[in-house]
Amino acid sequence: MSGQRVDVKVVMLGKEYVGKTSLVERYVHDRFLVGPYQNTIGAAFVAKVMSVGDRTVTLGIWDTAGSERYEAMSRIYYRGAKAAIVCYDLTDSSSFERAKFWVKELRNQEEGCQIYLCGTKSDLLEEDRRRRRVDFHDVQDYADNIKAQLFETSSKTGQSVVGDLRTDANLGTDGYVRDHREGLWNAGPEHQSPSLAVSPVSHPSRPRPLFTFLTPDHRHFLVTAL
Ligand SMILES: Nc1nc2c(ncn2[C@@H]2O[C@H](COP(=O)(O)OP(=O)(O)OP(=O)(O)O)[C@@H](O)[C@H]2O)c(=O)[nH]1
Repeated sequence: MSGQRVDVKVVMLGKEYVGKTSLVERYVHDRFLVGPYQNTIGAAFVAKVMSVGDRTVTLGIWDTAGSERYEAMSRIYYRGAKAAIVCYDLTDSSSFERAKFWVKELRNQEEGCQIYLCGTKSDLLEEDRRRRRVDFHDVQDYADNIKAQLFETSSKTGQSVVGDLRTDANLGTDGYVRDHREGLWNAGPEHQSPSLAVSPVSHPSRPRPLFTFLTPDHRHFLVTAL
């Protein structure tokens, strides 16, 4: 197994305009592009190569188009995905209904895919709380029900408010979380495949969202900015 290359496929799903592309931009380039909104056509792919212990991991992120016009196409992109980040806009209740649609799809079609729910544009709520259209507790209940983790993020500010997740994990110099605590990552039976799982989290010393990886031996959690 030593030196084996592992590929992790992650798919971004959600209604158009919820901010999937912006989230990927933030993860990959740590930037927020201003300018006129440009809808994704079909899907965009971003690959990131990184080292996890003695392995080279290629993380492939498929950023799908949210428009219902491309719905059939999006199904092609989630096939075989290890993780799906299902996004909804915190200021748009219909986008949460659409997120539920994708969750249902994934649960029916991709049982092995770990689902992450991501509420986007939290900065708009910082400006005005009344703009919230999707109740945090409702989504948390839903997330618990489907065994998904929930995040509220802003690609604009880079802030990732991650609910009850512990953000004080002890980060080793090699990037592994030594002091893993219950709640930061719950390695339940759904993670027992030899592949990696992926999750965006935040860390106090690094305000932007990070990804954590469950290593193939299930003993370490790699935290990395993509
Ligand atoms: N204020 C704010 N605006 C955001 C944020 N994320 C995205 N936006 C804006 O929301 C609009 C849509 O963002 P995109 O990232 O293109 O959305 P998308 O989900 O990829 O859209 P499709 O490609 O059509 O599926 C753009 O005008 C972004 O600038 C955020 O965190 N805060």
